[in-house]
Amino acid sequence: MPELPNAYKEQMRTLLGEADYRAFMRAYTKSPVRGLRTNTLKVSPSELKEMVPFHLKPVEWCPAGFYYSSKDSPGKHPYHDAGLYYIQEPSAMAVVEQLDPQPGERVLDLCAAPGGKSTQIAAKMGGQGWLISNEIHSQRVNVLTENLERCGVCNATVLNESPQRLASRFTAFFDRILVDAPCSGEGMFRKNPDAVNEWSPQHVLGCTRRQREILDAAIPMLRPGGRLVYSTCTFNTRENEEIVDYLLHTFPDLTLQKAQNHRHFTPGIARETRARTLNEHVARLWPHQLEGEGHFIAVFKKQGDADSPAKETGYPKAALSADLLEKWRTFERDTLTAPLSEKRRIVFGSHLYDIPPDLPDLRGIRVKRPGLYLGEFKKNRFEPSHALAMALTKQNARLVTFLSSKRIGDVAAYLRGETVTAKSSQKGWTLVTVDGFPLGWGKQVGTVVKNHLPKRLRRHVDSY
Ligand SMILES: C[S@@+](CC[C@H](N)C(=O)[O-])C[C@H]1O[C@@H](n2cnc3c(N)ncnc32)[C@H](O)[C@@H]1O
Repeated sequence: MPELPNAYKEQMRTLLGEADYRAFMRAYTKSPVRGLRTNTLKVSPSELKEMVPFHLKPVEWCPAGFYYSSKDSPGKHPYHDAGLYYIQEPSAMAVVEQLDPQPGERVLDLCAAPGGKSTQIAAKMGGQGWLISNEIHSQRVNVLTENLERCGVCNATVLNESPQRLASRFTAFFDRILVDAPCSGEGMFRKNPDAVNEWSPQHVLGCTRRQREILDAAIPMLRPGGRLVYSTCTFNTRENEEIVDYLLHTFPDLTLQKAQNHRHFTPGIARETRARTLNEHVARLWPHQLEGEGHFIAVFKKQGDADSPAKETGYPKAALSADLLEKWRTFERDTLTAPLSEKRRIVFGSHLYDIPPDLPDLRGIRVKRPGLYLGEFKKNRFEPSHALAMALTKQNARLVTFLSSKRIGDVAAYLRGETVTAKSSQKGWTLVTVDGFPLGWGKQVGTVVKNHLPKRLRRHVDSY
């Protein structure tokens, strides 16, 4: 790790006091802990624990979370390609537990890439309701999309917008909003040493300005009675307690809620005496006090109680021509055991999507995915997407190619993009699975399964 800046060390010494500061600095001599979170859209935590060859230990504040050992390589295992878990820093898992999203709600994740928290929100929503995952950076939004698709999320819209433009479209619209803000990253120095080089007092000030701008846009999008969680991965009081204070003064209809399960965490450290309640309500996660990196979480409720606004129907209803509908139906009949549940199916160019029933008009907004990407119409046929494969289960497909994680050769061949061999002779799209969990599509002729794993996802596997 690079040398910590003196100004940073001084700041931490003042903040913590001498004894605590020494314990805090000792944490930098230890390796960061590692975590993965079960994707409960696909498997339960106890099932996952039985299945994987890793050394797992539960994360106290997240029922789906586990620590794994430095000897394990979960990123290399095909269960990662199959979206059975998301590799996530254990402290970061606490944030969505506080947001507590429910099936059927409208949830906005405003700063979402690479998708750790969005995939956690989606798992808690269980495919019901509507998640908007937004990421302002055009490169990072691609990683976000890939992660949502790998995890089989079927009820998310992915946007690539500024918070301000979203605010101009969605007023008092969301039941829950997460602002996992860009920050100075002090809490991640141990895990992400690059953040050390970026750090300076000026950078911290720049972050606070941006955090206020993001929150100014976020609050009007929350419905009365709705919940907003603000989180950072920094220790800096300017980006944490002072931002909470700013919000409470600027938006009188916001009240601060006590973080749930507070016993696992530590209170805030604002200095003013009037900040006592604030300190008792927010949660700090310190690397010298728990097994995880640094985080800060504040939970707000907007006063009042109103349902989110009536459903809008921004998109035209009959968006599929008879010809395209027939191609889709043919695919569905030939490939799936039963038609997919009737959502709203719309076409953008030659691409077919399932969109939430109340998706408002998003014209003028940069949309990366309006909903679940089903696939593309080609000349005389419909070609299913990887996202669709990942959102299905083995029960949904007429043809399934079963690969076993115990036979690394077969799985490695599929992940490298090679053909694999099926047990019996068939013809058509086949869902290629590892231990019954989808990895992607194959197209079978006889016993030969041609590989349809997208090129960008192909990789070499020598061990796991
Ligand atoms: C802490 S990261 C989010 C991590 C993510 N929630 C997760 O769990 O994987 C903050 C994100 O905010 C984005 N961001 C940067 N500037 C922003 C702005 N002005 N408005 C909204 N988001 C911004 C960054 O690109 C970054 O992806």
